[in-house]
Amino acid sequence: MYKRYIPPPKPKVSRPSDIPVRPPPQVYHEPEPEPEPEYVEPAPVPVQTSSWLQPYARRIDPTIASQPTKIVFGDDDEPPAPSSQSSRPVDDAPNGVADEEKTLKKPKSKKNKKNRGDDEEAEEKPKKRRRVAEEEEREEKEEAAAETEDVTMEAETTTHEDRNNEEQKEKRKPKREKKKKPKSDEQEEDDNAVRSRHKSVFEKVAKALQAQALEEDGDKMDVDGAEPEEEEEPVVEHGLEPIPQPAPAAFDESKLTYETLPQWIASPIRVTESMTKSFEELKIAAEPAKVLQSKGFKEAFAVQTAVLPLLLPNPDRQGDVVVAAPTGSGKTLSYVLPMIQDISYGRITDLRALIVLPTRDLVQQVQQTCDACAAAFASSGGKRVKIGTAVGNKVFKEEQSAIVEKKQRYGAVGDGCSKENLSSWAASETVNPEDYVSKVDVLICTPGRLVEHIKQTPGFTLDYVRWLIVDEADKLLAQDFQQWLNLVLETLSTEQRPSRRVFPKSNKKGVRKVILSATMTQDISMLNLLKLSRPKLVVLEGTKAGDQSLPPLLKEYAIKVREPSLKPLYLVDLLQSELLAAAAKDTEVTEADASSASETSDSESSSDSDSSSDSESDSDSDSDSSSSSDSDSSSESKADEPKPKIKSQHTSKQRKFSTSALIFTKSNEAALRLSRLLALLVPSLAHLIGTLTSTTKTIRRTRTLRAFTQGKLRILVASDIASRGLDLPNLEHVINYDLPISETAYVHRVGRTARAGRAGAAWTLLEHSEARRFWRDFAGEGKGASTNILRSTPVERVRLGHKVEKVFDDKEEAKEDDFSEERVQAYEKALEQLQREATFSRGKKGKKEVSKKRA
Ligand SMILES: Nc1ncnc2c1ncn2[C@@H]1O[C@H](COP(=O)(O)OP(=O)(O)OP(=O)(O)O)[C@@H](O)[C@H]1O
Repeated sequence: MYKRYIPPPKPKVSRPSDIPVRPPPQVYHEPEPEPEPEYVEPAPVPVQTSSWLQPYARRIDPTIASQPTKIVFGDDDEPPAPSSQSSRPVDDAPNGVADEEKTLKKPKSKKNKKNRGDDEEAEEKPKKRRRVAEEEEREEKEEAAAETEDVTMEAETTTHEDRNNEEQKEKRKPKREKKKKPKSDEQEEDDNAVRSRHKSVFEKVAKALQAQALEEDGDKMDVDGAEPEEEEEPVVEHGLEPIPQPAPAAFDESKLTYETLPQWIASPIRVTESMTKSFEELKIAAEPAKVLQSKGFKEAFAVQTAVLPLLLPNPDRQGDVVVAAPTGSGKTLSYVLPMIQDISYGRITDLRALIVLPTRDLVQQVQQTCDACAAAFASSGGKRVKIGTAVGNKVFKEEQSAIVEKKQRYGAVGDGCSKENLSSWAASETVNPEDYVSKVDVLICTPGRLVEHIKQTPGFTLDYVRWLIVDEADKLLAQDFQQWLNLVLETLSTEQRPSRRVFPKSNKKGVRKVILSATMTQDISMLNLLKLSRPKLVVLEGTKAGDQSLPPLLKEYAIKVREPSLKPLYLVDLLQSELLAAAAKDTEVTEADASSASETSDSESSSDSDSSSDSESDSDSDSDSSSSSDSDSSSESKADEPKPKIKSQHTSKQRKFSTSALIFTKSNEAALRLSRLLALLVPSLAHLIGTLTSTTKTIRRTRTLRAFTQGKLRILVASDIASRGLDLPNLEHVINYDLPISETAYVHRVGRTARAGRAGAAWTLLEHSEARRFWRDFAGEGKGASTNILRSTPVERVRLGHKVEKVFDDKEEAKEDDFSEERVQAYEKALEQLQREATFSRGKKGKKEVSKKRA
């Protein structure tokens, strides 16, 4: 234990310590036999009166003061030096006492003068007297000036001043008296008077010092000049514990507020999951609502409940709508329903709505929803809204004629009416848009194809368009195919005939824009590109701008892959695991279904009518165009290549694989290879496996998706082409065989399951090098975790064995995988087979090209 010295609190610095107190003048008394004069016990003097005051204190020491003194005026007879310290008040006096010094020194010079003799003085002329008088006057003035120097000087100062004045007077008095009369009894009386005055001065000084001592609270000075006694300081005992430190400044963890965002983003309309209403309540006519119910849309989902009132005719001033809601929450119906209702009020067919989507598959999917709604409103006496698509899976001219036709003209002369049809418009040199009519009210398209029609299709006009829907908007805005947005907005901004865009039952003029995504961008500059008018943002309750919510009933699992070279075996184990099966509905697939599905997936003819101009806009970042030819050929080869015999393990109608899974890979090639490898590794599953890549021909993709929806296929191996928007209602599992490239991609991939209020599971196979990124960026766990993904339950770690088990720590997870030697050998054989097929395919393709060139 150490005793730590803690200094006493610093005494308050008071004026008297700064401002010198004039010591009493040097007065020497005649030795007197009388009893010693009374004196007042001086009060203890504070330390701050310090060194220059000490001599003064000594002077008021009764032992000194009472000593008989003698006033001697003469050079020879020097008065006894009071002490060596007696001169210190002058020498050591702090600044500002110069005047006082003069005052103190002056008596000495006067004394010298006096030593010259009274006779000499008497002979001096009256002039000299005047000079003396003037000098005295000047001295008095100086003293007065010194007095005014500090008006705040307290009583003791005043006391000193008084005393000095008196002393000065006294000094002068005897001088004058001496001049007038010689020393006598009177002088003694005077001396007594002086003594008594001194006594009173002492008293005053003592009182002043006492007052000062009280003021300075305990600091005492010995009247003998000894060091003041220090009070014993309190000793605080400390151990070796660290000296208390000030608390560190709190780190500002407050997140950026969105004050800088526009009001419509900062204060969105919030939707809760439970916020559902019947369609009638939302002012959808009873008849179409009934039809919708019959098609499975019993009531409006939460997002529809929020969005429909904003888009249906409304007495308020209506603006554009931006929707950021999770995957599978029903965004499509939220815009299709009001749009179709609005258009069904009209009679003439004009292009009234454009729906822009990133992929062909989505175009077809949205078309189905539009058709359902169109039928519903037609049934209630409205116009049958005509739906068209433009995706590039048809020959461009065919697509043109499906969208636009030339008006029928009836000639006044001749053989009745002469009908010009669209086949002739291409030939005409000058095109008058008024000569053409739209064959569709709604065009659902990919952006690339839309641009082609705007630029190349005569009579294709956006003059009547009142609805512009941009679904999967973040993707479409990020990848501005052929500057589609600029072109479309420019074309739409033509206000030559604004009456064409009048909404029959709405107070909204111009084009209404509806922008949707599950991962809506918060990039204001992107959103500004859309030139929105009085927009409103709809988001899920509890989320804020930038959040990406997962479906509430989605469960997520992560599986560690300790041996990446055997990763396909992990996938096989997962597909055959009990947990996967348990999560699935116990559906049966008949032998007949299986064989027809097998046909669909493997032996589609290559005579699909994909045109060379098939310019699909989806540009998966993962699609590997350089390798796609290989992949394609590998895929195509399946029809021709003698297939290795797949041992069928299913002997009855019961299939082993009773669930459904969508497996995502990082590229088209990876998807094709994995699909084939799975078939080789687990021949019993081969007929249930389909493949979906951006290089797969459109018709084949459509068939594959249909087969999957019908349950004929149970496993889809896909690139990210299938990650956005695809609605596969019976999909129970999503498997990330390869880690997605971004948070957003993860949200869209896993969002293919657990849709429309159903349950679903997402599995991610994690190689060692990927684990950190996954946990940090996607799962939001561990060091530096940062994710915008909002989920209802955290991601679970699981281990693959005969059954999938939950693991709670890494040690448990690190148990050896028991891939038997036999399995590993089978896997190697499958890889060899795959290699042979790829070589064969490349050879075949090469021959084809050569024969093409020759031809
Ligand atoms: N009111 C409803 N009642 C029943 N089912 C509905 C309703 N609305 C939508 N659905 C169904 O919910 C599923 C998901 O809808 P939709 O495809 O519109 O979701 P989404 O929000 O667009 O998803 P994503 O962001 O993935 O594109 C579809 O199968 C759709 O038929």
